[in-house]
Amino acid sequence: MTQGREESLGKALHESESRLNLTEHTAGVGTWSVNTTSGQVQHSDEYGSILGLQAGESVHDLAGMVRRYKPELRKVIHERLEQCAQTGEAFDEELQVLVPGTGTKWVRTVGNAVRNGEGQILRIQGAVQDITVQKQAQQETMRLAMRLTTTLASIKEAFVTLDRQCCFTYLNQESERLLQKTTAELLGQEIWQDFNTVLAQRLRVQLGHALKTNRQVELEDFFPLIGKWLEVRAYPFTEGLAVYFRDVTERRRSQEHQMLLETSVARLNDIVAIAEAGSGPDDEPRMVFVNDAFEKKTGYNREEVLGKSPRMLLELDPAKLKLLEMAKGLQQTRQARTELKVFRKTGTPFWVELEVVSVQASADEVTHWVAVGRDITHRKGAEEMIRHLAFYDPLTDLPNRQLLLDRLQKALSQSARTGQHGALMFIDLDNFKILNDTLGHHVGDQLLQQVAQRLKKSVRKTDTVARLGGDEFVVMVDDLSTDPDAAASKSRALSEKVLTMLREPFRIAGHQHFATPSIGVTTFSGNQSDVSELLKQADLAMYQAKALGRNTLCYFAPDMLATVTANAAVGIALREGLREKQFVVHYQPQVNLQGLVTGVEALVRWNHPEKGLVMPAAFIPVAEDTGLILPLGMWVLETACEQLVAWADSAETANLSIAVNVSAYQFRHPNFVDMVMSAIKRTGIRPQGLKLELTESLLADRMEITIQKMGMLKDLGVTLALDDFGVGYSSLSCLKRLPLDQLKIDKDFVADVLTDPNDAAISRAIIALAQSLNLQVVAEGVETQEQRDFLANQGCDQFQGYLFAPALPLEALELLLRKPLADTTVTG
Ligand SMILES: Nc1nc2c(ncn2[C@@H]2O[C@H](COP(=O)(O)O[C@H]3[C@@H](O)[C@H](n4cnc5c(=O)[nH]c(N)nc54)O[C@@H]3COP(=O)(O)O)[C@@H](O)[C@H]2O)c(=O)[nH]1
Repeated sequence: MTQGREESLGKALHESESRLNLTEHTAGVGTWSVNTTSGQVQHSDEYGSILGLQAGESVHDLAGMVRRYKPELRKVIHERLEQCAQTGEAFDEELQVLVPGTGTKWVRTVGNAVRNGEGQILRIQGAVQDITVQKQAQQETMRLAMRLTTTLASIKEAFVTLDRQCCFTYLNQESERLLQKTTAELLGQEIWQDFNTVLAQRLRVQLGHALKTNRQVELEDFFPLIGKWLEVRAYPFTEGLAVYFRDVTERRRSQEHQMLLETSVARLNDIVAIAEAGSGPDDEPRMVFVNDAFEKKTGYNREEVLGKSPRMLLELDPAKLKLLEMAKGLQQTRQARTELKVFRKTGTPFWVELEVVSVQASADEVTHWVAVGRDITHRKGAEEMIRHLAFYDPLTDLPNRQLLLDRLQKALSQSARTGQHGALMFIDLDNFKILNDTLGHHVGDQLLQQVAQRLKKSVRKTDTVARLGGDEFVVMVDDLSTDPDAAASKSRALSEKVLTMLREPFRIAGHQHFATPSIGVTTFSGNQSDVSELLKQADLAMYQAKALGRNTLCYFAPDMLATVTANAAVGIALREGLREKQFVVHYQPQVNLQGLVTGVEALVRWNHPEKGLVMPAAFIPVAEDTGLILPLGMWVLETACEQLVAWADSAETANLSIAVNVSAYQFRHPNFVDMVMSAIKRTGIRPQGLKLELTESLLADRMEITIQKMGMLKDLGVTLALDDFGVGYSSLSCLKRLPLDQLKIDKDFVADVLTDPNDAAISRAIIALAQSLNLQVVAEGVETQEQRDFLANQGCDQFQGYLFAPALPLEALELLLRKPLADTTVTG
């Protein structure tokens, strides 16, 4: 070979080596070879560079080559090199080498054998490649993968990944459990594959939307296949979606349950309020829930009460006590019930029956109070009304007998302590029965109400005015004085005030009414008498006032009992007397100026089986009080009519009249006119022969009705006389409006007509009045000739009295009628 050729070959080789070095450097791959015979190693520059050899340094033998690897890996590389050198087995290992100054490097070491034509191994050769960067990346990937795997495994929630077609690409264990399928079964399947059309469509739309907009979506739905409510949250990423599933079945159920409960509670008519225990200011409970009924009944809306103490609805002190009682009950039983007055927003109260249950976190920690209240205002009202009815008179709203006795008992006990005297007034209205029966109960009721008002006005607020029933009232006054005389004079003054006040006319339905009272008074101090005894005393005194002519007051005296007991006995005996027909009529003649008998007055007597003949004064008041005057009066009227019939056949008696007394009670009876008419019709008498003597007290009130009724009687043809004229209420002006025929001068005037100038003047005036009104005048109680003459001189034309004859039994009268009377004509 020429020098030139040699130089040229050397240059070419150098260039070829340079290119190889450049290629190796660019590829990051260094090459090596080991002569299997000599064990000598040759390597490229890049090999040295990869292994961190210093400039000019190189690896010479296999051992030197092996030493470059980390000590724990040297055995591996040595075996691989040996194996390759002996058997020609190629190798490819990724191992770490030690690099001076920089630590370690990952290198991939590959090697294979180079054989000659006979197949003998001449050398082994290979390459190293610096894979530190890839290895680090691979390790980082591995680390991340490991971390991801651990994270996913530790996620309690079900987690899956989906590709962009929404097919499963990953499922964690929890998702396998939740979806009840294995990863193998689901991988590559569309997520909605197993779900029904509606749910599948919903998922398709929602997940598609997430992928399209690259925004997360959340939905909650029922997955029928697994029978659960799942919350689905899908987060888009490049390859698809990361999807979390959460089983919310329990939450949904409790929500539904709660919703059901809330709806039911809200629709309850009962008030429901829940308060958090001790969470408000001052450790007070704080309302955290109220239902619709609460809002409706209290007038507060939720915003106004939530967070506030339930105390805002309660009245202060009494409710506080009740709540304390409840709290005590709650401590023992966890449940308590009470009745409370609750206040609406408007301030008006209503009653609730409240049941409170405590909710406890532990044995001694109450967290909430649940209160259910039922509106019992109606019930309470009814109870109150019943209580009121039990103690108050419904017509006048005054305390009734029971409450009076109760208060009287207290007054007696108090009087025993304080030494103060008190008084009890028993008030009965005179002739109330008549007014009630004749004018109707509505008028009677109004009168009683007005009487109640007047009585209340006449005493202090602390005194008691009670109504015992009917027309009976009781006034109880206490604390009059500790001195008995002063107390007696105060009670008298008060009783007289009441008497005067009740005597004033009452105005009812545009008419004036008189309702005079009879008042019985008794005084008390300490516990000397019991309550019913005191009431009896006042009652007896009242009866005595009635017996004294009514319209007066009377103080209790121990001997009264006998009188009243006697009256009660009279009432019973009267009834029996009527049944047994024990009554008779006596007739007292009435004579004219000529001394001729023109008529008689029928006067009833009681032919008592034991007492003999009893005079009317002893039983007529009792008959009026008991209403027995009606049958008795009718019997007298019918007897008189029958007598007129009997006399009608005889010329001596045919023109006689019979005067019958009509008490106010009888006259005011609604059927009185009918009763008179039927008596006339039944007996067929000449009506003019029947003279009805009406009492002046009839003119005290309801004049119009009285006049109308008298007109009806006049229309029947009967004669009307006004009895006892001058003692009562007649106003002279109204007299001319009455359809009267006769006036009777009361015997009290006649008795003193000669001795008392007043009585004489009154008698004269009555006679003059009668003449001016064209009425006849009858003077009753004429006992002496002088009286008769005086009266005759004044113009009186009829007389009645002992001077002529007393009231006589029929037989005696008829005897008298047959012989001429003594000369009674006026003399001189
Ligand atoms: N509603 C009814 N009342 C009746 C009836 N019968 C009687 N009475 C009422 O009883 C009153 C008393 O009656 P009586 O005891 O019979 O007394 C009468 C005469 O006896 C008495 N009288 C007659 N003359 C004299 C006399 O000269 N002096 C004197 N002191 N008394 C005399 O007067 C009574 C008659 O009075 P009057 O009725 O006012 O005319 C009696 O007043 C009736 O109110 C009855 O059936 N129904």
